Amino acid sequence: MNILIGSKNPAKVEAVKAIFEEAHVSGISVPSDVSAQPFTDEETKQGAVNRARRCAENGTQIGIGLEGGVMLIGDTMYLCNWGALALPDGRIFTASGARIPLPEEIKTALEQGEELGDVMERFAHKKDVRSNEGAIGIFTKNRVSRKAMFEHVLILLRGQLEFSQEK
Ligand SMILES: O=P(O)(O)OP(=O)(O)OP(=O)(O)OC[C@H]1O[C@@H](n2cnc3c(O)ncnc32)[C@H](O)[C@@H]1O
Ligand SMILES: [Mg+2]
Repeated sequence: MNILIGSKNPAKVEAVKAIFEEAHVSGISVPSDVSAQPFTDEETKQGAVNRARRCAENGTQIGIGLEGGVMLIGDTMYLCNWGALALPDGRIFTASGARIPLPEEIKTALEQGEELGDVMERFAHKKDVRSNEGAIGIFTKNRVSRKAMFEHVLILLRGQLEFSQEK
């Protein structure tokens, strides 16, 4: 089985390798065609779908897109993450990840136009949080890493694919 994942971020590529352990997995940079910092569920999901479709058009058996964003429930800003699995015949499966609220100061920085990845580096005094534990890792004391959160999204995608193949 060949899989293309539309990112070179190790937190994403390693999650795909963990859930599709028997597959040959490669990461390629593809545009998400949404903003660098998505602000709604719709936009975050669309970014995942766009990345997955781009990959599926590249001569692979399975294309995967994983996208991170934020969304508001009332005044509270939540982390949100979406995954999409696209097949070359056009079929698509989607799933979202766990969400937790973000501190007010992170929300303010994002509303001023900063990207979460950059804000987290400053907040945690660490480089490249986005490729490692992620915001979800920082705010859960590493009980859930960004890779583990994406692994759960990928299990949801793989399960739906397998269910569809049974029918
Ligand atoms: O190379 P790509 O695949 O684009 O990986 P990325 O880290 O930029 O991830 P996304 O584009 O999916 O995320 C959109 C934005 O949200 C940031 N982001 C999302 N989740 C994050 C997390 O858990 N920790 C840190 N930054 C995160 C990310 O840095 C971007 O600014
Ligand atoms: Mg990005």
